[in-house]
Amino acid sequence: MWPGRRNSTVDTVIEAKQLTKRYGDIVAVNDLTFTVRPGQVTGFLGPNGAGKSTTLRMILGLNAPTSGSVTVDGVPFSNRPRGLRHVGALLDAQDVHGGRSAAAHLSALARSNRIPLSRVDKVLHEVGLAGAARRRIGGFSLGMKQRLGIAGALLGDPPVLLFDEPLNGLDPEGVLWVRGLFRRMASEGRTVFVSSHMMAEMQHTADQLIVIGQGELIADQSLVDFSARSTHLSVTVHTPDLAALAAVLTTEGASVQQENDEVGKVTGLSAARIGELAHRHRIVLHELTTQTSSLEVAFMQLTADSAEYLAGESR
Ligand SMILES: Nc1ncnc2c1ncn2[C@@H]1O[C@H](COP(=O)(O)OP(=O)(O)OP(=O)(O)O)[C@@H](O)[C@H]1O
Repeated sequence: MWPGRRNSTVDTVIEAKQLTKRYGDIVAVNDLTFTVRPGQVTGFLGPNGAGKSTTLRMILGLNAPTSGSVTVDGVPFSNRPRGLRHVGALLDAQDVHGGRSAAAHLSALARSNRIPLSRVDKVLHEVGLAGAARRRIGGFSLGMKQRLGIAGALLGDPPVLLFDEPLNGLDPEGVLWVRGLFRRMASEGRTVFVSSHMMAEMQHTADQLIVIGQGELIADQSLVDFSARSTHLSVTVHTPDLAALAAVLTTEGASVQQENDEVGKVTGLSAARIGELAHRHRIVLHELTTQTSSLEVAFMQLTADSAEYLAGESR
């Protein structure tokens, strides 16, 4: 393995502390404090204009913070010579020289970062572009450019990987491939940080979520905990004696919405508690199912107040 990085016992974390970026009157990122850890895929989620790209650019030292700081492994990234060995990033797949071939583009990156040229063929193969290595990038589809951008991020075999909306333009097979790649990179102990404005994309990709809205932190928790935060938790009950069960549950503080003669939707009590109460009152249950609203709904609820551009509004 080159360059033997995984022998290191140091955890490579990204650490933002009170990170703030203003553009004149616009506060793009406001007092963000978070840590991105190795060994898992961390989703960076927020509606359009939330400040994700600005944050990623500050991690990479491409934009200077107005105040606060962000470090990779304790050091501001701009202080690192030959940066691609430390952090691989895909910010904008379209931002490449169309006149070059894929191999020439990656070779130039390798030379400027003192990465062995043997890595070029390896990463082209890894992203499925070995057959297109000598073709001009100008003729590539968006999906192929995304793959090339990912190849560039992997080139230095870095412990930290950053991706800004990497699933854009990929077909379903490409999306599955990228998810598998992220999982593998995380399981090798790398720090994988992936931005998206779509919860549905992160639902099958991320272990941990950092959610922002209007530049501010809204949530920093595991995907499982984030989904449990959904306010729309309810329990469906199916019983031949719905009236009796509803009376018992209402006394305990729940509300029961009747769906038909035998089925009701209960909010305010857990399935376990409903089961205990039914047992105690000798009420037969045919079904007891916890319903969680989708993560997409949880995300929309949490970010509703902070969405800068709502559907139907023009930017
Ligand atoms: N160079 C700039 N000059 C002025 N304003 C900027 C600049 N870059 C970003 N902004 C503003 O900062 C805010 C955050 O933008 P940013 O691109 O970081 O959000 P984002 O979450 O990546 O959005 P998207 O999902 O649409 O890419 C927006 O209001 C944007 O208009």
